[in-house]
Amino acid sequence: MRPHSPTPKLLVDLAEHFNLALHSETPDVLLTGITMNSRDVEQGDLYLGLPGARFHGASFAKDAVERGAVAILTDASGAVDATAAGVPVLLTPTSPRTIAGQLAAWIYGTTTDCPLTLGVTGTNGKTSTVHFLDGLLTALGKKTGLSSTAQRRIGNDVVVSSLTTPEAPELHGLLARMHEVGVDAAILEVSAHALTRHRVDGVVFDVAAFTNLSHDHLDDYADMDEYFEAKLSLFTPERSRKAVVSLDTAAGAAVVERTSIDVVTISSTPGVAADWVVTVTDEQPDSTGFTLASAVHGTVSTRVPVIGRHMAANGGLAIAMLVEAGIPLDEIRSVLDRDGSIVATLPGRSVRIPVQNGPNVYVDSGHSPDAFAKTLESVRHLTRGRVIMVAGANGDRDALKRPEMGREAALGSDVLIITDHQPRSEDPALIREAVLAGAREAKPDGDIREIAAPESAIRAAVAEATETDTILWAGLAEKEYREVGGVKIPFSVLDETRAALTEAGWI
Ligand SMILES: CC(=O)N[C@H]1[C@@H](OP(=O)(O)OP(=O)(O)OC[C@H]2O[C@@H](n3ccc(=O)[nH]c3=O)[C@H](O)[C@@H]2O)O[C@H](CO)[C@@H](O)[C@@H]1O[C@H](C)C(=O)N[C@@H](C)C(=O)N[C@H](CCC(=O)O)C(=O)O
Ligand SMILES: Nc1ncnc2c1ncn2[C@@H]1O[C@H](COP(=O)(O)OP(=O)(O)OP(=O)(O)O)[C@@H](O)[C@H]1O
Repeated sequence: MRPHSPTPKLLVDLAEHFNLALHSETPDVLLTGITMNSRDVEQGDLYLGLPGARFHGASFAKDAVERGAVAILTDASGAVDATAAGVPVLLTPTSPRTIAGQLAAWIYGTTTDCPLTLGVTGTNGKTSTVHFLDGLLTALGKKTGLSSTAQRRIGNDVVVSSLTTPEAPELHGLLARMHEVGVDAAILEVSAHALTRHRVDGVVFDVAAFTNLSHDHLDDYADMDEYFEAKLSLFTPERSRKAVVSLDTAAGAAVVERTSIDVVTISSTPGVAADWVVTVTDEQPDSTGFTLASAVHGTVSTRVPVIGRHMAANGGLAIAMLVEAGIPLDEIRSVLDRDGSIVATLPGRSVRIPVQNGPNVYVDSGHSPDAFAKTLESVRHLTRGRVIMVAGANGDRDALKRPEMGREAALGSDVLIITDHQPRSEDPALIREAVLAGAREAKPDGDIREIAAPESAIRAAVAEATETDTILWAGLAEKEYREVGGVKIPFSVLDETRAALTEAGWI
């Protein structure tokens, strides 16, 4: 997803603009694209060879040239490999990653030619909020482009995402393509990793939003303060013009205190005052009603097509962002009144599996302690009988959150089954042990079970359930595989749960 008719740029101009040393005997080389992944090179690209944890990208320079790269930019440690590739070489004294965003913006022209750009960061709620934004803008008749954990999409063109936020060259290519096809608004999910690793450099968001901050990613950040600082960097004048900040977690107030850009606040927490206030009006098994009120802009009453106060908070945030972007609330209200709800499909977020005369069944992608707590709270509000939860944790990611996930899962459910998700390179038994330890410590007398095979775990939950119970599967919800010992095993929670319900006669 990059421009089909890019305006070629002269390599010498790029070298001069960025004050880079150019080693070339053919200064009239033209650039039409940029990438830092040799596998994505297209004819006319500048290939960035940068040092990573596993490789130095310059070691793929020859491969990149064979695929069409016309110049290489690298650092001193990549110079030999880059020179050997036989095309002009640009050298930078720092890691090419730190200038990749600016280079990509210059090559693709996205500094000036860019749609309205909306960005969402926070521990949880990013994907949901960007999909709500997409639904709202589409209902308003706007053409959208989207980049989320689940997908990159321009109009009807969709590709599955690997990273939540793409690397800067890919991101600017995406924005340039959006501009080329007349997209009105680009809606981007911004991970903390993206901010730390310069992936959104060169993008200035018209409106950026902060959802919340809770325990996650402490494998990448030393502590919560460092993780917060990463998120905070979105709310600087270089990155964003305006912000909508949720006060639902304490970090929101800290963002407001520290940011120097224009900011308005939003809250869905009863008793917490804010510029925008979300109040839940009713909770149904497949939707949540809420009002969103602002002293300046007025009030709107609508629904999100999914369960929970946290999802109403995401829906309210999406509406507030659009108003702050300049779309009158009256215009938004009229499409919401027409449709009766924000119309959006959230991939793997609290997906309800329809069951006739049986338990409520949800499959949710939550994989952090707060996501567990919030989803369990909503499920509890809708359940007359027991809450039966099937949960697990992933390997090669923040190990510290596992006992906390176990704790929240145990406290919020009546029957808890701990199973395997994606152990990746880790021993799955040790992951289960950590989650179980937190669960059993929080609820020593709780009904807490360990069933390693996820296929068996979901069947045990279904066997346990009666008509008045709710089954909640948390984690992996949008995946089509589980990564075990470096191998991707086909696995779909949705399919497996439907199969278990069918076998039990519920479907
Ligand atoms: C920790 C991290 O973010 N690492 C990312 C980083 O890896 P790295 O710098 O170590 O790079 P490397 O793999 O050593 O490769 C070095 C260079 O060689 C290039 N290369 C490598 C192989 C090859 O055949 N050809 C080639 O050109 C690579 O593109 C790269 O430019 O750059 C790579 C290239 O873009 C990414 O694939 C890799 O993401 C890894 C897979 C990852 O898991 N990242 C996660 C932690 C992440 O970013 N997650 C966030 C948040 C998710 C959430 O919301 O929870 C996200 O935004 O996705
Ligand atoms: N506002 C919120 N507060 C707390 N938890 C939330 C909120 N919104 C969603 N969640 C929970 O987090 C899970 C992930 O939601 P979503 O995908 O929208 O967040 P995300 O920030 O994109 O997370 P990730 O990129 O890690 O998947 C949901 O399935 C739900 O369990």
